[in-house]
Amino acid sequence: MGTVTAADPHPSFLADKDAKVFVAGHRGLVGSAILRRLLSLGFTSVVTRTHAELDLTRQADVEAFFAAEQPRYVVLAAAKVGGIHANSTFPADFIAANLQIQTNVVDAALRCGSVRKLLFLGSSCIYPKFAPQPITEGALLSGPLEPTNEWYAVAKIAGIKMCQAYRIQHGLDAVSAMPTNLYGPQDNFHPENSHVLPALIRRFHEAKAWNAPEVVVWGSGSPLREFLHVDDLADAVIFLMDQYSGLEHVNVGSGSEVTIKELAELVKEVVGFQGKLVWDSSKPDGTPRKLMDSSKIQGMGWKPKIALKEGLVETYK
Ligand SMILES: NC(=O)C1=CN([C@@H]2O[C@H](COP(=O)(O)OP(=O)(O)OC[C@H]3O[C@@H](n4cnc5c(N)ncnc54)[C@H](OP(=O)(O)O)[C@@H]3O)[C@@H](O)[C@H]2O)C=CC1
Ligand SMILES: C[C@H]1O[C@H](OP(=O)(O)OP(=O)(O)OC[C@H]2O[C@@H](n3cnc4c(=O)[nH]c(N)nc43)[C@H](O)[C@@H]2O)[C@@H](O)[C@@H](O)C1=O
Repeated sequence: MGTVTAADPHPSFLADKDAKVFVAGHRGLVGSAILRRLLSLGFTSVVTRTHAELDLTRQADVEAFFAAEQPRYVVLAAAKVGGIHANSTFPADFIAANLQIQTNVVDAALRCGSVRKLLFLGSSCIYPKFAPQPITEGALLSGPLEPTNEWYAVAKIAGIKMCQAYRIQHGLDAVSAMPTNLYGPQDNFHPENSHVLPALIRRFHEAKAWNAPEVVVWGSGSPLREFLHVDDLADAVIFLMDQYSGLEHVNVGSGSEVTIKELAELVKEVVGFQGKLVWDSSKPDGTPRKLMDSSKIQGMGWKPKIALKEGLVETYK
């Protein structure tokens, strides 16, 4: 790590801390965690733009930005993101914005000529609804998708294929990481459009503050989900930027799963809400289970460090 040899004249990512790194989506859950990690590691030239400063769906603006900034590394953590309700309510926004953002960024990264490595972030929803568990990278495109988020999933699958195609045809070192469900600071706590964990933290917190007798939780409570703290994901992203250069995408999960009922009980305990849970069966369950097989990245030497309860307590604070 960090050495320069005749076969590979470039320093590794972690030995190149003065190089310009563009973190797209640096104010979001994932991008902010990656930014914190890069700065704590001593990276000196991290470039960021808010959505208002640079709309990544606009091709000409993205090309002009890359031509002017000439970044050496790119982490693509900007995307149109949301939970089960947002995904099923705004399918056009989810497919269009994500296809546009990733196509513009990957293509501009090639055209500007300065990019040595790019990492694209997908999601575990790329896998078939009934994929064998735990889900290996090889399960991609082996069956039908979960209908509540298929539009987003199709865009993310296209992102993986875009990175592969640009590697094969143009030699661009573009890699893809597929995280499981994430949580942590800077999450989106919108009451309807967020993911389950921030939604429940908010709902239990408000119910406690208002002395409400009950909290409504969506679906049946039986779906299983795997959660990873975003600081662990940020660690994995830096690890892959430094260590991985391959065609296939890489799963990043925690390896442990809970039912939504267990999760709701845990959030209730962490927040200190005393009332009862009521299940709203008119809301969709989504995929019944999506535990990732993360043995590929673990085999390379990365592993998660933050247990769910510990991460939840920190996030609630
Ligand atoms: N959250 C999760 O549970 C999971 C997330 N992921 C993946 O991680 C990545 C990041 O997700 P997450 O951090 O949760 O998302 P957030 O919604 O928290 O953040 C998204 C970021 O993208 C930026 N953005 C959105 N649209 C545009 C645009 N048109 N132009 C420029 N910037 C834009 C936003 O900018 P601004 O703040 O300026 O508005 C924001 O910083 C995504 O690719 C997602 O698929 C994968 C698995 C699970
Ligand atoms: C990361 C992944 O996230 C999304 O998939 P998801 O895992 O199904 O997302 P979710 O977090 O919204 O829900 C998880 C489970 O939890 C239940 N649930 C209970 N109560 C609330 C609740 O209050 N809000 C939400 N959102 N869900 C609730 C909900 O009914 C479901 O059974 C993708 O669309 C896509 O964005 C993606 O890639």
